Amino acid sequence: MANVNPDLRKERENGTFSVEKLTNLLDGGKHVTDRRRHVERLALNEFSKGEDYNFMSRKERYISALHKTERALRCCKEYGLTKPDEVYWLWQLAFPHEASPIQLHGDMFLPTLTRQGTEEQVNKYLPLAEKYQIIGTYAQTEMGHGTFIRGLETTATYDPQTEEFILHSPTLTSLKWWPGGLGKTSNYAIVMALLYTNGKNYGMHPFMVQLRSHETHEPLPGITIGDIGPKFGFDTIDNGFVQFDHFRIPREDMLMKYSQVLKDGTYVKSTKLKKSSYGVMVLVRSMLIYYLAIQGLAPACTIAIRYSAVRRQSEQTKSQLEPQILDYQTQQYKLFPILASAYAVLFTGVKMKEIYYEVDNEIQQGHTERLPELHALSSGLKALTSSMASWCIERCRLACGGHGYSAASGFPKIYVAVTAACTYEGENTVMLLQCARYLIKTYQGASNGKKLSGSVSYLSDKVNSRSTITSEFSLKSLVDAFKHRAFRFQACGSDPEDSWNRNSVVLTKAAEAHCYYYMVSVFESVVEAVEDDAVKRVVGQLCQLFALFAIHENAGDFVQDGFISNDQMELVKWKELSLLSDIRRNAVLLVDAFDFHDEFIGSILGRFDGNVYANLFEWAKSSPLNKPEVQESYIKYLQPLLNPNKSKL
Ligand SMILES: CCCCCCC/C=C/C(=O)SCCNC(=O)CCNC(=O)[C@H](O)C(C)(C)COP(=O)(O)OP(=O)(O)OC[C@H]1O[C@@H](n2cnc3c(N)ncnc32)[C@H](O)[C@@H]1OP(=O)(O)O
Ligand SMILES: Cc1cc2nc3c(=O)[nH]c(=O)nc-3n(C[C@H](O)[C@H](O)[C@H](O)COP(=O)(O)OP(=O)(O)OC[C@H]3O[C@@H](n4cnc5c(N)ncnc54)[C@H](O)[C@@H]3O)c2cc1C
Repeated sequence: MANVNPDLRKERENGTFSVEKLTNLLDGGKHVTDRRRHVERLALNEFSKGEDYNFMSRKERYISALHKTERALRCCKEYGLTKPDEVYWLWQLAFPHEASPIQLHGDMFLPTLTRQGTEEQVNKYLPLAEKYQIIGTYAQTEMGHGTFIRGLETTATYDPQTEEFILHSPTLTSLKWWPGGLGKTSNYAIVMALLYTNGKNYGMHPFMVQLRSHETHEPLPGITIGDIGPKFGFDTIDNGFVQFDHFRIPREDMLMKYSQVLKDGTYVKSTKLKKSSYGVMVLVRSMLIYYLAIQGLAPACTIAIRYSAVRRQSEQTKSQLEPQILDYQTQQYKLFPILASAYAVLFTGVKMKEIYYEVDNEIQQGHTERLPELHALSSGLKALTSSMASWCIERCRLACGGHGYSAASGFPKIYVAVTAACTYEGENTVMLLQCARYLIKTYQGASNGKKLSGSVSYLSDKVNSRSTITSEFSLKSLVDAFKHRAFRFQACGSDPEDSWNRNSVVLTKAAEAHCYYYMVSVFESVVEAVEDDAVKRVVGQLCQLFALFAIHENAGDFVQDGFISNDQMELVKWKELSLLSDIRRNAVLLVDAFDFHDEFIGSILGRFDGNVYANLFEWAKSSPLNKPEVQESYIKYLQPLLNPNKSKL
């Protein structure tokens, strides 16, 4: 590429491995890379130009997102993009770190319809939804409850006289509040409501509800609906509220795959699938982990590492050129563990998607044995990786000094999009406790001799009492360290019934320890499977750094019972720092391997060509506040103070 910043060019000439081979590994094969690049070229033709998001109002961002939605849907149709990955590649360039107003339609509305609806209901609604004649959202959370699903208040009371359900919001706190796209965009919603029939409450069930007229898009009578107002981020999507006032829907619109209400009001439960109505949340949590890597950790460290290669600051040696800030050990300590985390979360996200589809397939065949483990693992990993991503993005911003605080850095947009994942789809603390609940029960089973499999098999294994870590720092010895820590935490767990709350801080750490062990195990297995020696070596270094950074940051967990000795901990600290200089040579190439387009990253600091300053100046000059040269408001409000005799405009 012509006109690349010389420092960045030198970085790219000095690497030790093939970036293309690593990109192929991250994609899952060369054929995938080729296909992704093809789809991205199509997307860039359509979406690379347009008004700068940073200079738009919230309302302009929403309107622009509606327009982009229509164009993205048309592109997918025009180019025959139907596979989920291909649609995702186009949409992430159409909506870089933005949610489309119809995000929930694909992410939750359709999956709930297809997994909770009967064949008849799917046949009725799916064709309309696939043609976007129905645009739906998933309305579960209320103003008063989001976490505690059994505390939700919206009611659906069956009327056998008319064979209808009466949807009602009995209190202010029962208003559905937060669902994405509910405010202005969706004309349908799957509403989670308490089912009452024959005077009995059967708990939370899903209902297909039309909200707005097909002809006018006006709310239907009995429905008060709107946008909940500006948020921390998510400007492009109208998270909304809806209030039902004795709103009637046909009996047939209760999604009845797993339970039914007959015409006479008899309730029938036709499945042993526990929490069947909670299923779509497991799906989104499982998909989120990969999203957090690709939309959060990876772009953030790409920005910070590329910028750190072109930013020269201060003086290391008298009368020498100011050094690249990437040469400071402190800068490497800030950024390289984050780079390692980006790879760790990406590999874990790929694995989590695989496991989800395996278990989902089994459930469709009626085998639900693995659902509790999937629920626990997806809950714990969603919590750990979304917290990790939030922390890492902020650390990347801080590593870029003043320009990191500019919207031109790209960090504000990435951060507010990603940090929401700590809350939605299950608030992180609650998700860790769900994971811990499963682990404690499983550990108790293992203690009674039950043989375990999958991600919890270690709880019935024999674990080493002393670490085998040497100066070689074999990946197996690192995995073993995290296995030991996770085991120890489960062993000190409590009986969920009588001391749950008093132990819940420890239980959240037990869940995190379990998930860390899982992530290091996945990372190690990926490294072992890499064929190219040069790629294997550099990805192996990242795996070592990911593990050693976590061991050093949580040293107490590993030395407390003598598992890692003081001498071994000194070795850990030494190796962690020496890995920083090993990785320094390849740092820029390791972020190049994510193969992001500048249009996706949306950062002047993270441009592929590294030409930051000239583009930063042009960007600043394009700010609307710089036109006209003298703002009318200045003349109106301040000039009289400075020139009392000068007449106002
Ligand atoms: C890619 C970008 C996407 C951006 C879009 C973002 C859109 C966001 C959408 C949303 O946020 S939708 C709303 C999400 N809301 C939640 O996640 C609510 C979180 N709360 C819960 O899930 C539940 O309240 C709870 C915390 C799990 C507790 O539920 P409940 O009180 O009913 O259960 P308990 O009595 O405590 O028993 C737990 C029992 O149930 C099992 N279980 C719980 N959840 C599931 C599940 N999803 N699937 C399967 N099984 C589940 C759990 O394992 C326990 O089993 P046992 O221990 O009793 O055997
Ligand atoms: C950007 C965004 C998009 C969203 N989209 C949707 C959507 O499309 N559809 C939808 O239905 N919902 C949506 N939500 C709502 C989201 O699912 C809820 O906000 C989330 O489940 C958290 O519930 P809450 O708000 O009630 O938080 P709370 O549970 O009130 O959390 C507040 C605090 O209480 C603590 N707490 C709560 N329960 C416990 C417990 N048992 N033990 C220990 N601590 C506890 C939490 O840890 C937290 O610190 C969205 C939210 C956001 C931010």
